Amino acid sequence: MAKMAASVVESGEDAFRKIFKFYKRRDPPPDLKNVTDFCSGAAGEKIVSVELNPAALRDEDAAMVGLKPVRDWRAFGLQGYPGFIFISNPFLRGSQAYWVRQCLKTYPQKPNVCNLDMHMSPSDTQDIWGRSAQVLRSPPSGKSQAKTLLERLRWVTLGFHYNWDTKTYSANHFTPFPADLQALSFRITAACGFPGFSSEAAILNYYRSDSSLGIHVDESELDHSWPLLSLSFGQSAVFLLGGPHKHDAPTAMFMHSGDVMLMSGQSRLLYHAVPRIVPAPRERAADLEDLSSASSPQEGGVLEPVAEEDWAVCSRYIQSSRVNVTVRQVLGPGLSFPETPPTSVQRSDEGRTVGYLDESEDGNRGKRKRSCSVSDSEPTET
Ligand SMILES: O=C(O)CCC(=O)C(=O)O
Ligand SMILES: [Fe+2]
Repeated sequence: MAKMAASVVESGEDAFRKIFKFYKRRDPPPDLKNVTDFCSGAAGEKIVSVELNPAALRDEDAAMVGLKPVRDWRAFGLQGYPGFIFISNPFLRGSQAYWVRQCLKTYPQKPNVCNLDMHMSPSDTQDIWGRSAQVLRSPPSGKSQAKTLLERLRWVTLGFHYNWDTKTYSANHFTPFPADLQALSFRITAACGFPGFSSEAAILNYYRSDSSLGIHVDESELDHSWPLLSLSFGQSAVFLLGGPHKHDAPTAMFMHSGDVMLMSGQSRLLYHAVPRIVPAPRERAADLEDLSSASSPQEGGVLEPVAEEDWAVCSRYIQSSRVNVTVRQVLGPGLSFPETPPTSVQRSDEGRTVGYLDESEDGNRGKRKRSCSVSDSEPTET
């Protein structure tokens, strides 16, 4: 990677874009040997271990949201990225299923907002799960079928709903943030040294095996002193973490199911992207599928058992998909949104065609510049 980055810089090209395209390439597929794997330690020259304070989160409180005791978490940093914290799957075996079910069945429900709302009527997007479950439960017929709504889902927003066109949040587009996800986020961030985190907005990204997310920085939140929390479920991703400038060469790393990442401090405003979804390693897939070892719901806990018929749908979906949740605190103490919100612009598509990139930068030439959402594969220059 370092060698490639150096040669790119020498040739005067944009290092991040070049590496993004390298990992996004379909034919031939890229060599992944330089992708840092926190789980196995592969390509781990920059990995450093991070000590978390086990007293920051009681074991019972961790278990209530499906997390192991903090002393059992494996937390890492990366040389050159102060404030970046990676926790290799801190979830109790069997408990990711609950969060996957929430991401697929519960969070896409109204009043939350999703990409399908941009061109479908509210009555048509009212019951995404119900209208998809039957099809996804039945074995593949072999014939090509129309995609279910769940398979067409690309993003959902929670809390203060991110406006992709104006790139802002506003006071008047808010719906209550899910209490269970707030509890999970509060506890993880507290364990990482950020007590008092308030989950005010989230973006859920739904990736199919050929989806990607363009190069961007998350700066729309008004207070950047709070971390950006990222949770991943399902198939794995190659995640690129760049620098404070758009063209800085990124470090490539895998994010597997259950992995948690915090971008805080000097890493809060770094450019990043997801060029590629890759199959989950066998042991991670097994962990995710192992509903039988789900711990019984705790007294006062937020986890509920996942019904087998629900899991049949989730399991089928997640076998070829990845869901990522980023949770954000938008406002800081004493902060409020500007008096006059920017005029809202209606989205007119599913957000399929663009990344956070300028049109000249992601191979989507001829497409309008839009703010970022997950996009499905289109021919890219190699
Ligand atoms: O999918 C990911 O890992 C990254 C998501 C992300 O960067 C975002 O939603 O802003
Ligand atoms: Fe992001």
